[in-house]
Amino acid sequence: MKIKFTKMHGAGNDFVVLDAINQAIFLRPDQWKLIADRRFGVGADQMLVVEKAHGDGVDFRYRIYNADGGEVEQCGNGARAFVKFVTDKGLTDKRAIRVETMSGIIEPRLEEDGRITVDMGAPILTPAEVPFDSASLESRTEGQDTLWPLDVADKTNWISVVSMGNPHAVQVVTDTEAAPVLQDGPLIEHHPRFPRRVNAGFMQIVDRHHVNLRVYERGAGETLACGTGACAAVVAGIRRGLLDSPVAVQTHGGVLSIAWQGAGQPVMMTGPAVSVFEGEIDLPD
Ligand SMILES: N[C@@H](CCC[C@H](N)C(=O)O)C(=O)O
Repeated sequence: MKIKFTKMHGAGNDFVVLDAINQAIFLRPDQWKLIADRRFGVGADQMLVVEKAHGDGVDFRYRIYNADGGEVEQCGNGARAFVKFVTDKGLTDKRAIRVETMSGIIEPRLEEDGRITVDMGAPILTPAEVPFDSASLESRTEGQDTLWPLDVADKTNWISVVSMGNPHAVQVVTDTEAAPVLQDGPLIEHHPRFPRRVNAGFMQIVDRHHVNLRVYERGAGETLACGTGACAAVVAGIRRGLLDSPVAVQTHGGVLSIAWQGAGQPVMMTGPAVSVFEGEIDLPD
């Protein structure tokens, strides 16, 4: 079965993007994993599938699969790649687009300078809705935020839990380059307190408008950037009283600009999206 694709990235978080409006896309988890495989497939952190909208008042639906083959709720960098894809392919001439995702509607907008701003919606901060099992844990308050003790590798990490449609555990570290991202990341991702697993963020505060961030992503490992991770980290930093909006988030793959005006308000993310090449992959049936 041959499938046409576009290889894209957003700040180095890379994607295989598939047009499911003009070709039939019904793949099994093992086929998604093969596409994501960097040796036997194309290679990607996530696969993005562009579909016709199902509901009224929306322009498209877009689905997200992690490199491990699992479908997930949200992807910030992917949302920007999605906008560039539908624009470049002539699937829309709108600059502001309403898109259905598994976790609700997001509203990306193509800016004059080619960057894309996405209204990612309001963060979810109730532990059970993240979901995070906080039963019998003693939390600590910092600013407006609640920090939870998470025991990982014989240490207690104090984390903020935030959902941007997908779950995030954010901790503040003194130096992202020295942080145990590859050691603790998988342990946090699979920690039993997170019933749907979690994306693990490690944030260094540079000043009130700048942070460094590394994210060990659920189902993909450490990526060069994570858009929802950047949103979750800035929300946590503002709630903790450490940051003021807007915040420039320096990742290994580039800078994302995140703005948030506080409780109940949407998180706005601005950043790049790049097309790298087009191709066709022959998948085993
Ligand atoms: N890279 C993404 C997030 C992709 C999904 C994530 N790994 C999850 O499982 O929730 C982003 O830019 O937000």
